[in-house]
Amino acid sequence: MENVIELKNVTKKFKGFSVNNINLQVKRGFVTGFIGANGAGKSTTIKTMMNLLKPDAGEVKLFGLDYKTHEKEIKERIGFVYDGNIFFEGLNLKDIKRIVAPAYKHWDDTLFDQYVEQFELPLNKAIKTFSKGMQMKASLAIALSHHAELIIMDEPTAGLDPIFRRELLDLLQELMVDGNRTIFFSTHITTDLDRIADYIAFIQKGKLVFNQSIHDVAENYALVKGELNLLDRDTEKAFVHIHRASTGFEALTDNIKAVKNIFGDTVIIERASLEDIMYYFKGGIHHA
Ligand SMILES: Nc1ncnc2c1ncn2[C@@H]1O[C@H](COP(=O)(O)OP(=O)(O)OP(=O)(O)O)[C@@H](O)[C@H]1O
Repeated sequence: MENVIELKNVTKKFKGFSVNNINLQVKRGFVTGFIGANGAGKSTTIKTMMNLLKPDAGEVKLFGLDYKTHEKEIKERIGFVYDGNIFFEGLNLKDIKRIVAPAYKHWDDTLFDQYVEQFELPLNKAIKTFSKGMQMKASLAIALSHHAELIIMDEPTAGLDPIFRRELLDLLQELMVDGNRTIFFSTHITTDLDRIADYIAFIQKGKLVFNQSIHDVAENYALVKGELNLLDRDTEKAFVHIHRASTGFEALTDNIKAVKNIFGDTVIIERASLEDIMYYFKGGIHHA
């Protein structure tokens, strides 16, 4: 399977924070959701994918190509959407189209007009008068209008009302039908991912915790509930992190088989949501 995005040992250091040794492969034809707490390094990682930040170490390849030699070709094949206005604020969408369209070989005016209408965007109003959601829609309309093979989005659903969010997810699903397109996007709204993601990449404190199919995540992680007296130094090893309360414990495991072997039916095992997984990992990794 071809990797559309490939990060190899990518490191980017800021004062007080670094994205560390990221190895991430994104396969063609799938939707990958990129999750992680505030400040985990999602935007930083995405910026290295877009060549907006140069890594201090490691290698970034898009479509198997290097930015050093193929920047224009790579950018041509990507639709990039992010939170924040990339366009000169005084311009309206008509002006922006005039500027942006010639930069793309596969720019499609009809498609652009169609999205502008679908997203109910005014063509003649300055972008600075747009609401946050409208700016996101404008950014999306442009990103989708040049037949990009890869769509990279940094929190595209942030600032969108629930109805448009749903419509956007439907639209993204439609875009995936041809099987050749790839979507990689970060989000805090993990329930969006249940609807459309095939893979989940999870970053914490600048380190990639996993990049797994949503099916594997469900198979590998579970919430376990039981009485406190079941816990000891050995049995605790089956868990990523444990929360104790006077009424019992609740813990996340990444080894369901071990939990079944150790505890049998003395514990309750439940499906862990992505939120559960993020929450427990934040508590620190118990058996690391
Ligand atoms: N240009 C920069 N200079 C210094 N520090 C930076 C710079 N860009 C990002 N950081 C720091 O890197 C850390 C990670 O930021 P990043 O925006 O990648 O996180 P994120 O996962 O996208 O967070 P959020 O979900 O809040 O958007 C933060 O602590 C941030 O302050």
